[in-house]
Amino acid sequence: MTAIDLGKRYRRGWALRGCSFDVPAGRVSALVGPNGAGKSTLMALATGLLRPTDGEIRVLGNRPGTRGTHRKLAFLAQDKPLYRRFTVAEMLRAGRALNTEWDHAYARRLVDEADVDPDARISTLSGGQRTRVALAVALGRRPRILMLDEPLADLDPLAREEVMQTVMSEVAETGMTVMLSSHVLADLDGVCDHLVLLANGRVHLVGDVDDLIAGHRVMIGPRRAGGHGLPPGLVVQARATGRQETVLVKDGGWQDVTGWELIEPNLEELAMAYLRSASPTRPTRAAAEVAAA
Ligand SMILES: Nc1ncnc2c1ncn2[C@@H]1O[C@H](COP(=O)(O)OP(=O)(O)OP(=O)(O)O)[C@@H](O)[C@H]1O
Repeated sequence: MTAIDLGKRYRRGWALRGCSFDVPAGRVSALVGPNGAGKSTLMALATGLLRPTDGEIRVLGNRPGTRGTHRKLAFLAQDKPLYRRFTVAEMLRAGRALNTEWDHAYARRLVDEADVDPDARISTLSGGQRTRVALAVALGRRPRILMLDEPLADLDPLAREEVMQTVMSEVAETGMTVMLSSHVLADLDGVCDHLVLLANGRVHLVGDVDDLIAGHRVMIGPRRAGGHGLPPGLVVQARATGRQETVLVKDGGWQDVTGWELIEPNLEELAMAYLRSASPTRPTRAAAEVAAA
């Protein structure tokens, strides 16, 4: 998936603007951003449900929307659209009727593994069970790209793990590309190998997680009267808690510093620092602690 200077404007203003990024084939990409950042809008553009106002997006080499959703792309929207009056078995049969390429045995196996009764009506399922059925319908198409908008939101911790295992084994088996949005950064760590971080409708960080981690360090040291002394262009975010200061540094900015402990950030720490720096006015617990000290 490639976006070039992509923008989408609604009546109230721009939801996305000047977004350029690549998600190479076979990656599991985390789409991260605060509420209203433009994640669902980006997914709707990628699936062809919306048209760009500016720039373009290409999925599997095509412009989405010119000939409907790409048949090799499956999208699981936040509201998990399913026919509420259908039973689970009827829903899977609808999947078979509506898709030229459909792996019925696989979809059925995913429903069985989720312990969902095939004779139960969709309207009677719990939110988590509905997610599992919607995922079976999405994966039954054996897509080359799977887009998941907040797929884990209504799942208990065990079900979250099971859903991610299902997705990851499909990735390992078929090389499918995945983009998934989530507000729970801890769920993405160790699962996603690529990151697209949106804030205020713009891309603030993008790339392979390993490269992003290698390009940043968390510096931890005692809070100093004169601050950390690094050029602002190298500092993503600095936070003081009590007597300690934590600074996320990029572009090798840590190389000449002394007296600081240096550690590699994980995906969650990296994303949090960029999200905080993109919303500097939003109060954080750390800021509140500093204010109270
Ligand atoms: N159909 C619409 N008409 C007008 N404005 C919209 C529409 N859909 C989204 N927006 C606006 O576009 C911006 C981005 O919304 P979007 O739903 O893409 O964000 P999001 O990152 O998915 O948010 P969340 O995490 O809360 O789901 C928001 O300011 C939102 O109010």
